[in-house]
Amino acid sequence: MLFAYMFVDVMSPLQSLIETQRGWSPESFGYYAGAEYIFNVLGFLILAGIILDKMGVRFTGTLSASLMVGGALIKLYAVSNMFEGTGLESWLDSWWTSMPGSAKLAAFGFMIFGCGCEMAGITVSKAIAKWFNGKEMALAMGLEMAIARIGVFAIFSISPRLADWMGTPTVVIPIAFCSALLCIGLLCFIAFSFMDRAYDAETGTSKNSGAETAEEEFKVSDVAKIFSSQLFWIVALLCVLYYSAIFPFQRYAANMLQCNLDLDATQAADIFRWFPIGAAILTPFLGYFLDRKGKGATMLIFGAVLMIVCHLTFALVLPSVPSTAIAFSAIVVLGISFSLVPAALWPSVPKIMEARYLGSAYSLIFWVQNVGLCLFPILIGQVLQASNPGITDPLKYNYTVPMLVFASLGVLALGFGIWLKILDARNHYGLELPNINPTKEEGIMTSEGMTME
Ligand SMILES: NCCCC[C@H](NC(=O)[C@@H](N)CCCCN)C(=O)O
Repeated sequence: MLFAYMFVDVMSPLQSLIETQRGWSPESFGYYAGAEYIFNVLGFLILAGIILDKMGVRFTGTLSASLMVGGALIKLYAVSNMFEGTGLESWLDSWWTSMPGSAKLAAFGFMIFGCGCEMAGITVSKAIAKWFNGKEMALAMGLEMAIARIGVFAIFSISPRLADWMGTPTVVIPIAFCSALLCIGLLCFIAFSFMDRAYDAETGTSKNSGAETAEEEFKVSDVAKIFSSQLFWIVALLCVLYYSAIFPFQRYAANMLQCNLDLDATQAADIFRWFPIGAAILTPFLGYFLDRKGKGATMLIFGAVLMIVCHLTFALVLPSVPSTAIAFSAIVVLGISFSLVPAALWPSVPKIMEARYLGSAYSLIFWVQNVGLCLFPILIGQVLQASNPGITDPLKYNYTVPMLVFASLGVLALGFGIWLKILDARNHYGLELPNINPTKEEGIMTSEGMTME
């Protein structure tokens, strides 16, 4: 996942370079960036969950890592000199002419990569739930997310340097570097598959269930069962609302800080980088806390409240009091929020969904989330434009209305968090309980016997 998250953002700091080198307009870059989610939103993620529950983590993990490598290689070819002057380029250039052929092919590669990346995300979650059932599951998930966040932080520093490495700046080297890392990731997953096989032999785990105790095998009709679950929709809507106010915000955050504080791009990035790093540092500790003390639903509520406070600060306080200290504090608090919610959300899913369809449950939550991640950057772009009529200088935007939209997403997420906590208190799903039972050697919180609403 480290290498996957690095690949996702390898082009983010190179937008101006690809524009000058390959003639991509900002609009083409936007289409390319959104392509990651297209196949997933069109239904691939639903299929991915079924494959995961039917075929198990070893097959699905290897398939997802291979898809990432395949997609990365297509993108590498698209931006390389080898693609220039080919018949494929001429054909791709001949339609939708505002989007260069290289951008179209790179976007296609990114779509394939995106399928692999999200499929890997659900596979890793199911594998962790299987390996750490009743043990330090939230800590393990927290560490996995922390490593991924460090990858995002690292690639923002590495990518521009790799691009300049050979003297003449080029996007090919950073993408080739990350593609090589993805090949190493594939090898790591193949190595994990052998370990997982040995683990199954040791524990007698069925390959598809992912849990020693699951008696029934996954059926495709389970997907309908998940969709008809009230609990699933509460979690999925909380997830899409929360993450839509985080990842799309990430795209605009540096510009928002620049506009409010009159900073250059580096100064704005220097403030913003504490967001992923803060989350990377805190998430494992909160996972550790969740394993031992519980309070998952409370953490979700608290995380949403912090996010609302931060976005309201960016919307209403920063424009009238343009203080770096306020901006920095809000970014740090948002980092705390981005630790609380992911640390509590993902380890809570195995508590409310049965192990045999856990892969599908994760994939359907990701699917709903991907719809939001695909649409909200576009919506925020439109809101920004509509609320700044006549503004042509990109450093003079007023971000109050877009930030209020993000804050309202937080309010809705908070509502779902409170609803989840009420249902948990009523129906005893165990969301507030620790994963590890201190009175037993093995933990108590398994998904066996958990019923859905
Ligand atoms: N084992 C993975 C847990 C989910 C982590 C979560 N990631 C997502 O929700 C992805 N579906 C979306 C990532 C989008 C990045 N471009 C996270 O908190 O990162």
